[in-house]
Amino acid sequence: MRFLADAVEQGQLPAAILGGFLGSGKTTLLNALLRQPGMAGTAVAINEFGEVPIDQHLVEAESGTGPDRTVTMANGCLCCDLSGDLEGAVMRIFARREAGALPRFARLLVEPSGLADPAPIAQALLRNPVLSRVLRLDSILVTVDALFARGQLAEHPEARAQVALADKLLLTKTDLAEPAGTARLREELARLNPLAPVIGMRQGEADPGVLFPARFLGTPGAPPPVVEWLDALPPLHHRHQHHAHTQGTAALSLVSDTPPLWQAFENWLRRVRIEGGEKLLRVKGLIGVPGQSGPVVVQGVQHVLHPPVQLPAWPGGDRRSRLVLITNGLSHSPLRQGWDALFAAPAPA
Ligand SMILES: Nc1nc2c(ncn2[C@@H]2O[C@H](COP(=O)(O)OP(=O)(O)OP(=O)(O)O)[C@@H](O)[C@H]2O)c(=O)[nH]1
Repeated sequence: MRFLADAVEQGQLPAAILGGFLGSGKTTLLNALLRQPGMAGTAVAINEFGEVPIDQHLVEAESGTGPDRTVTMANGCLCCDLSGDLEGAVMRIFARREAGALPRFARLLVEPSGLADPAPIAQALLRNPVLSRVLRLDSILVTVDALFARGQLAEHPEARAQVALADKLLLTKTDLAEPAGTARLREELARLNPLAPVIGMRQGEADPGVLFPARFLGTPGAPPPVVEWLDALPPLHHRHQHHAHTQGTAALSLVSDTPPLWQAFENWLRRVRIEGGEKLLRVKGLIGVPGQSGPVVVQGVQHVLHPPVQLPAWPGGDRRSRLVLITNGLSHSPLRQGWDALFAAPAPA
C-alpha cells in the first residue's frame, strides 16, 4: 500500500479553474478578484476562442497585473487541443517564474474559453505528468449568467457540462435579472448540480474566502479542499443517500462507520470509474484505512483521480468513511451494492 505523503504535495502550487459560458462574467470577476489583497501572487492562464486574445489585455489593463502575469494559450478551444497547449502555457509561466522574470506567484487560476468543457482541463491538471507535478487542482468555479443562462443551458451542452462539474456556481449579473427568473434558474442549477452552492454576485464583487478553499488561498494548516466540501454537505446519516432523483445529474453519498479494506476499495472504485466513464462526473471522499490514524483523500474528475493523499489525522470529529459520487445518467443501485459489499463479512472458508 503506498500513498502520496503530504510532503510530496507541498511542492505543488494550488490551481483553480474559473469556467463559465461565453459572456457570463468570468473576466469581470477575474479583474475584481485580482485587485483584492488576498489574491496577491495569483498568476492567470487565459484561453481564448477566437483570433485575437482580447481577454488577456483586459485583465492586464484593468487589474494592473502587468503583461508578465498572464499567459494566453494559443487560439482555439482548450478542450479540443488540450494537453500540449495547457502544458506549454503552464510551463512557460513556471519557466519565467524560475528565471526570476516573474514574481514567485503562489497559485494559478486557469480561465478556459466560454465554450470549453472544464472536464478535460481538470483531467489534464490531474493526469498530465508534468502539470500534476507542479500543480494541485483545488477548485472548479463556474460563472452562470443570471440573465441568459436558462436559454444557454437549454441550447448548449457545453453550458450544462460546465454547471454539472462545478464545485461552486457563481451567479453573475444579479443586478440585471428579475427575481422570478433567477429563482427558476436556481432550481435548474440545483437539478444539474445538486451539491454545488450557488453564490450570487454583481459586477464580480466577491470575497475570495467565500469562493475558494482556504488551502488555495494559502491558509496555513488548512485541510484539503475536499474536506471543506464534505463538511458543507447536509449531514450524512445513512449508509447511502441521494441528494437528487432526476434522470440527469444526481449525487450519491456512501457512508460507513468501519473502514473498507483499501485494496478492495481501490479495485471497486477502479471498476466504477471504468464502467461509469463520462457518466461519472466527480468523486470526492475521505476513506479510512485499517491501522492508519488518518483517512485517505479521494477525489477525481470523471475517470481520472488525484493521486490519493493520506492525512495524518481525521479532520473534525467525524471518522466515518465517506464517498460522494456525482453522476449523470448512471444507475445508483449497483454503486450502492458494490459499496455495501466492501463491508460485508467475509464468507466462511
Ligand atoms: N450589470 C452587470 N454586468 C455584468 C456583470 N458581470 C459581467 N457583466 C458584463 O457582462 C459582459 C460580459 O462579461 P465578461 O466578464 O467579459 O464575460 P466573460 O465570461 O469573460 O466573457 P467571454 O470571455 O466572452 O466568455 C461585460 O459587458 C460585463 O461588463 C454583472 O454582475 N452585472
